[in-house]
Amino acid sequence: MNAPIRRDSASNSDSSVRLRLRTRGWPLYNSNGYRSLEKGFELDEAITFTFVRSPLRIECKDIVDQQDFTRLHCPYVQDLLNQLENSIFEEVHFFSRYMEEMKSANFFKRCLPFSCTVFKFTEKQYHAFRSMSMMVADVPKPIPIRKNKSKFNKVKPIVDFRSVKVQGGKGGDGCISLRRLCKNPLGGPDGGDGGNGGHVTFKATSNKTSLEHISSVLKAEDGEKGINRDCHGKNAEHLVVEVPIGTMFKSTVGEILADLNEDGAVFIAARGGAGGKGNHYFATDVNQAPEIAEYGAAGEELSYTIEIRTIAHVGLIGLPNAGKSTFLRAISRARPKVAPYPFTTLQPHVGVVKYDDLQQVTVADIPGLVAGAHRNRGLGISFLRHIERCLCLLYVVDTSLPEPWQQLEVLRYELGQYDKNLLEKPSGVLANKMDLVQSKENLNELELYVNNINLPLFPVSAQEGVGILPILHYVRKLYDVSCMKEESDEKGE
Ligand SMILES: Nc1nc2c(ncn2[C@@H]2O[C@H](COP(=O)(O)OP(=O)(O)OP(=O)(O)O)[C@@H](O)[C@H]2O)c(=O)[nH]1
Ligand SMILES: [Mg+2]
Repeated sequence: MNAPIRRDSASNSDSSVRLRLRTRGWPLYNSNGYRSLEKGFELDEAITFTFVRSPLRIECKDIVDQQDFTRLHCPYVQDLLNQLENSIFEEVHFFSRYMEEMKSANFFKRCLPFSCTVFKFTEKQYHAFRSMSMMVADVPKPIPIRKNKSKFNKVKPIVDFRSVKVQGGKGGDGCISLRRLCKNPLGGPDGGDGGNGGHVTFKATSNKTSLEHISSVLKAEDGEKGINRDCHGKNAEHLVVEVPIGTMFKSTVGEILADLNEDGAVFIAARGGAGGKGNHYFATDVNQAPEIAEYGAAGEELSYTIEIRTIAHVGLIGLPNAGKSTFLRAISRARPKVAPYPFTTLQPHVGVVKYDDLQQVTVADIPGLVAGAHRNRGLGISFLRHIERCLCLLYVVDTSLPEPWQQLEVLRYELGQYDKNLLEKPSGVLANKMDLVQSKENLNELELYVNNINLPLFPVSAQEGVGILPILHYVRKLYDVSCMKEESDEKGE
């Protein structure tokens, strides 16, 4: 038997994991080492292999017969996560000869935000594992935020709803003019036509993300008047207002009139009036010098409500004070206000999480909901409307409060009462404030409830920035799933 890998006297820290990671091309996680993972777990020759697995699954039974293993399901190990900071994974497999001791050391009670399978293996199998390495697929990793947050005092919430009045430009008036030249005193009518008024148009563009730049009254320019010598007035330029892709225009009665769902799509919201004809237009055989001309027509005047269909890919929902804003600050450069009183956030804030495949996922901090929100308690309806416009949802629960599952129950009840489809959106649960002592006691009962409703649970401390990486990985998964769903919906149409 080969000598087991021994603890390095220099690296006697509890959380040491030897992990060789080849980053170019397909990363190869070849981790063979040992570690003592929890204080008190100090066994000689303790050999623990840690295999990190990314979404491309390679069944372990390909390597060693699975029947030989003892399987345990444990929810969380924070220490390991800290060590593997820059890796993204779905499952961690621990291979140890000393499973019983690890169990008794309470090691598996530590939180891991993904399912974790533990295998016990024999002395003989140990050799097979020693030389084993696992091929895993490259998964997009979130790029850590390096740039400091802006020092600019004003924090901008996202504006996703606007009521606007739009008015097309008035057409220019036609001109009444009779040509009089010294050698031709009855030169006939030469009044030019007025120019057309401009339209008010909205154009979808990827450069915009909110409606904050849209004022409540939008008026296009008027056409110029016609003048003598048959000079026509100039047509006014159209007013083009850029809006984010996915902007919907509704009439005052709530009917959807337009949905700009692709880059460059245009909606003419109010047409400009046509220019009036000058008097030359009215000359006839019997009336060679008409002294009449047209006024320019007035432009259309209409009112719309404008809404963004999707304000963010992921929405953070929770009761007031659950820590939604703190979490958004932890994962992005957004700076929503954080304070220990309810309803600190009254308008949604959006942060951007960037991944190393250049994909950006937006996360919205939605104002807190309270029981009765679907009956507009605590401005609930307007907050629920924001939730409608997120592709997937993350429920944020304050785990330090007694019976934290009740928070989840209230949130899901309110969502269901407002719109049943909201409950169908891909979701996850964040058990926040895990740094507090009470939270550790409450986590188990929350976990039971969350398992019953088939949602993944992520223990996290938004304030300390612990447990963030697995959530960002999950957020990316939710994003990919919802994009695929959208694509298939479009094809179905
Ligand atoms: N100990 C601890 N405190 C936290 C954590 N996350 C948030 N808090 C605190 O909880 C309080 C509320 O946090 P916010 O982020 O403002 O909560 P919110 O959900 O945005 O609240 P509203 O905007 O009012 O809906 C603040 O005092 C935070 O410091 C955490 O992980 N641990
Ligand atoms: Mg807030």
